[in-house]
Amino acid sequence: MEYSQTFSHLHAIPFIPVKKKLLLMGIMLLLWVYMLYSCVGYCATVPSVIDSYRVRETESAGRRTESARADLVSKLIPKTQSWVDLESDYDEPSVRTPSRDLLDNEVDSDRAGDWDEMKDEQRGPEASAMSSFSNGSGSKKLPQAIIIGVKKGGTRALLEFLRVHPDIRAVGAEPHFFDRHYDKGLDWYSRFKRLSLGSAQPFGFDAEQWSLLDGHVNCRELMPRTLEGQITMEKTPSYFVTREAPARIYAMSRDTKLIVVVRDPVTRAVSDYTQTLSKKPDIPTFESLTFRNRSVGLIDTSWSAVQIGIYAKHLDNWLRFFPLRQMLFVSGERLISDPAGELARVQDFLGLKRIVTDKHFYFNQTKGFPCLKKAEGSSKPHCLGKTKGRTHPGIQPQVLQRLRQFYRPFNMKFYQMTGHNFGWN
Ligand SMILES: Nc1ncnc2c1ncn2[C@@H]1O[C@H](COP(=O)(O)OS(=O)(=O)O)[C@@H](OP(=O)(O)O)[C@H]1O
Repeated sequence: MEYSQTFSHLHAIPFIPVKKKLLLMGIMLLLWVYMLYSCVGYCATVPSVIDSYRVRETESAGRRTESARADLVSKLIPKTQSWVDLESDYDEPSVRTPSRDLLDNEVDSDRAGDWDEMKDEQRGPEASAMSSFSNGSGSKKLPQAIIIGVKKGGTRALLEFLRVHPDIRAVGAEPHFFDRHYDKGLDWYSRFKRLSLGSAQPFGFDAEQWSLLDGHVNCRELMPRTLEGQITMEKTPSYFVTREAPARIYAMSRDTKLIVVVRDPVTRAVSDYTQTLSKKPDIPTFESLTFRNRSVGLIDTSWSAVQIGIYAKHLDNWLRFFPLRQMLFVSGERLISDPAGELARVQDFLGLKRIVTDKHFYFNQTKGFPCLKKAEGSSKPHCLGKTKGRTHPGIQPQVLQRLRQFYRPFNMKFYQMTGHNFGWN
């Protein structure tokens, strides 16, 4: 009986119709080409002993420098006005304390939204003017400039616009190195990144099979190759609110240029909430999350959507390591109303020729935002994906008004610290 079952099983194979066999072979061939393409040269996941030693040394030296500098800085920097003084109902949350998030990954930027741009990035290296350089020539460098924040400020738009510049090479995905992956070391940061394959499961794989492939197949370089004079960049908006990030970036290079896209903190909070709502429609209302005690108007500063907008407080943390001249604050509002103007400031700050100008933009009526006439590596117009520029839910005006009142002293402080009035009040 057993024998006949096995026998019939063995004989089942030759009876698969020829067409099906060819299809199967075709799929396998495609899969192999895909695996080869993804892995060639990039999947040496074990860095050399020398490399890891060097990285460990750099890190520990960095930590020594960091703590020494942090000590010195805390002695030298005059004590800033206490944050508690600014708003009586502000129960100061420690930056150490994780803020209250509605989703585990709420501090994430909009990954789904960024995916559209990341797909475009894959288009980039082959098709762009930089293509000849990315096929082996040039060298991988750690970023000299980073867009460190803020979440929902307009960071994706800025990076996409900057990537049009021939002297900028930017990684499309958010590496989250200085907040989540720091223990993997600088070598990982500069060389490797496992990209999530997303939810699509081609070739009829089920979720488990697909997740097994993830990481084995889709290794690819994180930092792009750059030529002399080109600037490597990345953006991870959560760095701005990560307590450890300034010291870590300082340890990598004290010369790193830092860019922060800021936006009216009230609109930013609503945008942040809108993003969460799109993923979890069952969350409480914005109004109920805003208050710790609504009857006395006490704002819940432990809610990350509120906390992120206290820019002056986060900036204070960065100024312990970086001088203000090394930071550029981009207005999220002006990035929409005058993208070329903001891009001019950014290019100047990065020491680049002003190549991205108003000629590169057009206002897309349907999208309601400026878009690129030609994206990097493409001749087609390009707007950001559908998760950028979402319609916000209506919020009770008195709640928005209370939030404005809450943020006012922090905004004033922020204007004073940056020497720039963003006009949010
Ligand atoms: N040109 C253009 N096109 C589309 N959207 C634009 C653009 N410029 C700025 N913005 C604003 O960017 C907001 C999203 O910010 P981020 O890219 O920083 O979000 S994220 O933190 O990476 O998820 C996004 O916020 P929402 O409008 O709330 O969706 C936009 O207002």
